[in-house]
Amino acid sequence: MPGAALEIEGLSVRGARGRALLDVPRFAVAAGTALAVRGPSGAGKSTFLHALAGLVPAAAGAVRWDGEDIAALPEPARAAFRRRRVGFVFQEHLLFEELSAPENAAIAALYGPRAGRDAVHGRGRDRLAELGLDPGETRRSDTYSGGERQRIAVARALATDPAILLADEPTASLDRANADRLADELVRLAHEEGRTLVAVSHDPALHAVADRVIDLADGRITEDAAP
Ligand SMILES: Nc1ncnc2c1ncn2[C@@H]1O[C@H](COP(=O)(O)OP(=O)(O)OP(=O)(O)O)[C@@H](O)[C@H]1O
Repeated sequence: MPGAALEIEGLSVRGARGRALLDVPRFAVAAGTALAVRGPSGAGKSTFLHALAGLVPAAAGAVRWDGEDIAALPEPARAAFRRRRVGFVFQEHLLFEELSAPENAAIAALYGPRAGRDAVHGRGRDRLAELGLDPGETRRSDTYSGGERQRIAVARALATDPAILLADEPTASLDRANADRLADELVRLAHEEGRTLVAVSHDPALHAVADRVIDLADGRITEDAAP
């Protein structure tokens, strides 16, 4: 199982003029959990996700993935951690529109170590097929539908075989049927493949299939429960 366990302790993230953006005294998630994060606009959901990926510096505290405190690492090491262990899915798929689906799915091969490139291409193609897309297609990604593009983005996130999947409103740009399908697929990746999923989402369909849902308000966790 590739999943990673998360443990947060005394985490504080601050913005301009020292404003508190996130304050999480203690929080833990077991490897292979599908966690949904919800809360009103400005509650700190994206900041929370970014802190989990080491994309924002912590003013204090620890963010440990399998015991490794990424908040204590210098940026190059955090970037290496992200490349090695984290897959991202965004609200807007953020594909390179002029590239084909398999090229987008394997984009990590451009940045990762040379030795792993063939594996990234192979996994990208396999994931596209698994998600119902033809891995032999050469047409531009902007010719795909919104639902298909989001599936290409999921294939891209999985091509590096990440232990951790971070998603920011992954279903928000999709119609109901595609949103339901994607929510099920993301949770399946946690349950069947053991990846740890943290999905910021206001989609009740995603909350319903997650193992756990937390509420954020003013940068703090206010509720933490099974759905
Ligand atoms: N670097 C920063 N400096 C100062 N303030 C920031 C910074 N980054 C975010 N903020 C503020 O922190 C608060 C939380 O932002 P965040 O994007 O995490 O909220 P969110 O819950 O994801 O909101 P939304 O649902 O609208 O995307 C907001 O008020 C935002 O303006």
